[in-house]
Amino acid sequence: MKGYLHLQSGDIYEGNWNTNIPIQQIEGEVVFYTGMTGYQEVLTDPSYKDQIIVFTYPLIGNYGINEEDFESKKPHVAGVVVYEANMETSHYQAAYSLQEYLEKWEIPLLSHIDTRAIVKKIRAYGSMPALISKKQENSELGGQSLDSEKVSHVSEKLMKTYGKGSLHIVLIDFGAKNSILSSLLKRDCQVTVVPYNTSYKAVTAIAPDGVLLSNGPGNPKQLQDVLPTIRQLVETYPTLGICLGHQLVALALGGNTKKLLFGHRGANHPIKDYQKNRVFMSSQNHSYVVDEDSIKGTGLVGRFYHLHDQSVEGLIHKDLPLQTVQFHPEANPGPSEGDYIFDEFLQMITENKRSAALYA
Ligand SMILES: NC(=O)CC[C@H](N)C(=O)O
Repeated sequence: MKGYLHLQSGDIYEGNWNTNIPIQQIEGEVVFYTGMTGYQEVLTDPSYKDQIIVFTYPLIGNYGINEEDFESKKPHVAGVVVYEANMETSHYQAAYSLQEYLEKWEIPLLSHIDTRAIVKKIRAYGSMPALISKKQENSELGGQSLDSEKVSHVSEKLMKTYGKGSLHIVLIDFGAKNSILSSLLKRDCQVTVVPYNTSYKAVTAIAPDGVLLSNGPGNPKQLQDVLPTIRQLVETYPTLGICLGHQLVALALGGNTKKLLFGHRGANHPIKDYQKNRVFMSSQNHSYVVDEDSIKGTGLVGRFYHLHDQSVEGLIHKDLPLQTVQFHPEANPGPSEGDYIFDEFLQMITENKRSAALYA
C-alpha cells in the first residue's frame, strides 16, 4: 500500500508502506544518515530516539539484521525512510530481514521515496518535525513535543558491573551504545554502568579510577539537573565525555550548546586533531554542538574540529584530566580511526593514579 512522509515545510512525499503493523501514523524529527552500511547500528543507537531516519544510500537491507551488531536491546528510531528496501537478506549471520525486524518492533518502513529530494529539503530548512502516515491528506503535525527530555526513557534503571579488568570505569548511561562498553572491556577494564541521574556520592561509593559520560538522545539543555553532579565528577575523576557526554561537560563548566541546521550523521566525517596535527574519518550522529565562543574562561580548550563546517568536535581541559569528543570513537557503524581516544583516556587514568601515589 501507499505511505506518505509529511514534512513541517508542507512537502508530502509518496512511497510504499512496507510494514504490516497496526500503527497508522507516527511523528518524529526527520534527519538523514549518509553511511553506506551500518543501518542495524543506527536503528538501535539510543541517540536516534524518536527520530525519523532517512538513509541516503539507495539500497538498504542487503545483509539483513544479525544478533550481534545491536547497539542496544531494541530499535529507537520512530520510522525509517529509504529509496529501495531489500526485503530478502543475503548474509550468513542474518537473523531477520530489515522488514521483519521493523515489523517486530512496530516501526514503519517507507520505501521508494525520493530520498535525494528530502535531503535537499532538510539541508535547506533544517531537521524538522515530520509524520509517516498511511494518509496523504490532513497531516496533524506538532502534537507531540519533539524537544522533550528523552534520556530518562533510554537510560538503564539499575547499576550493573561488567568485566574483571584492572581499571574500574563508571559509565554514566545517558543512552549508551553497547560499543562504548565493549571498547572499554577489550582494553582490560572493569565497567560499572550506572543510571544517568546517579548522584556524585553514589559514584564515589564505587571508587572508580575514571568516569565516562555516554552518548544519548535529545537536547543536552534538557538535562540541567545532572550538571552539578557532572561538574563534581570532572573535578574528582579522570573523565571522558562522548557526544551528549561531551555537550554536558561543556554546559556543566559554564559553556553553551546550539543546534546545527541539519546535524552530522554518517560514517565519513573528517576531523582534525590539532594536538596530533592529523586528520581522520569519524562516525557521527548529532544535532547539537558546543558553541566555540562560549568555552572561553571555562578551562576547556578546543582540540578537534570538523573540517566541513569548522564546528567543535572535541575538547580538553587546561588543568583537569578531562577530555571530550563530539564524534564516536567507538564507531559502529563507521571507521574506527578515532579509537585512540579510549587509549588516551586509560593512559590519562594511569598517569593520574601514578601522580596520586607520588603525592599520597
Ligand atoms: N549521539 C549523541 O550522543 C547525540 C547527542 C545529542 N542528542 C545531539 O543530537 O547532538
